[in-house]
Amino acid sequence: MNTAITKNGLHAQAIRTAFGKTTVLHDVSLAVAPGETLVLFGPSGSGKTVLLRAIAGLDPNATGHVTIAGRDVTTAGPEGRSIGVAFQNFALYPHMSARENIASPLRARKLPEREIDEKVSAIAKLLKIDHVLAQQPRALSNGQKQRTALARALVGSPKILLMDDPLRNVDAKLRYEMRMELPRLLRRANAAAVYVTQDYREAMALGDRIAVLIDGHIVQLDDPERVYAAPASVAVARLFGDPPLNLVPCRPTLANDGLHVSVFGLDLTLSMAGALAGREAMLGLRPDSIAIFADPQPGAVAATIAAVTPLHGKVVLLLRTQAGDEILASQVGRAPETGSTIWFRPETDTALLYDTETGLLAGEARTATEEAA
Ligand SMILES: Nc1ncnc2c1ncn2[C@@H]1O[C@H](COP(=O)(O)OP(=O)(O)OP(=O)(O)O)[C@@H](O)[C@H]1O
Repeated sequence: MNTAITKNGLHAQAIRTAFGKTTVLHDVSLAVAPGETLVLFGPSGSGKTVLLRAIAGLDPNATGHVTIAGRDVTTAGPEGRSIGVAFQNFALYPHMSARENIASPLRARKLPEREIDEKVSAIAKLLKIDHVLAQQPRALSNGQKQRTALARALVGSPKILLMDDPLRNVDAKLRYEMRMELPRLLRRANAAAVYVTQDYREAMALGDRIAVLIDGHIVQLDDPERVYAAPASVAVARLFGDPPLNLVPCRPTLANDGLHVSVFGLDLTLSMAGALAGREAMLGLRPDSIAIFADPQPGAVAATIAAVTPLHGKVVLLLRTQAGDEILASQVGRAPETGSTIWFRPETDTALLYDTETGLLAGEARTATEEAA
């Protein structure tokens, strides 16, 4: 265990929550260092909010241990935990002005009036809401509400910051702006931050590390690039990436030059260990590693373009082979026409291999850089 985390950060250990007979969190543990943002990523209903509530001390049902800055707060109430929280529905006090909303955690600590004023003004200026401080929440735009909620979470310089999908209810432009501004704000706050989102791009933009929560289990805990390049299971692969990873059923065989798979009528050599030889497997191919050609090429398969969708400056093509197999490919540039014939070739230098029985990642291609290292 990283000693900086144990001494100064957040340490949640074996958190378990059940509602009636249904266990929602299964002994989840995580540790976050001061100044670090851990993104908690997972599908709807996977237990993200339940975990934040347990850490915040808001859930009497939860068992396990929570340590904050070296202090065991397991039996402390929410107010005794030095935690700032911001939720997706803003949760502002409707009868108070934005200024009073932001000031509320400082008032609870009975700080002198002048200090409260100074701190509220400073954080409001930073979040560009100093001109709306006199207004009540109903007179604020969603973006201003969201900044007010963030200001309230940050104003008391909490050691721990919990943010439950705070950008879910704001428009695309503001979400984009905040995605760029938040890392600076979070670094400045120097809190151990847990940030919940269902959006993998947001997770990649904000997380120093990402914990993927599925059905109440953390199934992967890695830095963002690693989660993207090598999702730990088929379930993670399906959630992480847009368009998602292609998963092609295959049965690898081992030869002298490596592992071979036969897919789309092609014999592909994979530069990876032979753990899955002879077993049912799924070959993971990123859509951007499918090369597309307008004319027949050696080692390429003919396919019809079944559908075309523009996405983030790229075009995503759904390709269908004569045998009826489908694969997604993405490319930059002009989209070929739906119904036309093209040729595609899977590039295997970033290929992944999953065990069909367990759904777990069992092999990844050794890239040129790794081989050189
Ligand atoms: N008070 C409660 N009583 C009973 N079940 C609950 C309660 N709170 C949450 N649950 C259940 O726990 C599971 C996890 O809920 P949670 O709100 O943590 O999901 P989530 O991952 O935050 O989802 P979302 O991304 O949609 O907010 C869900 O199945 C939910 O129905």
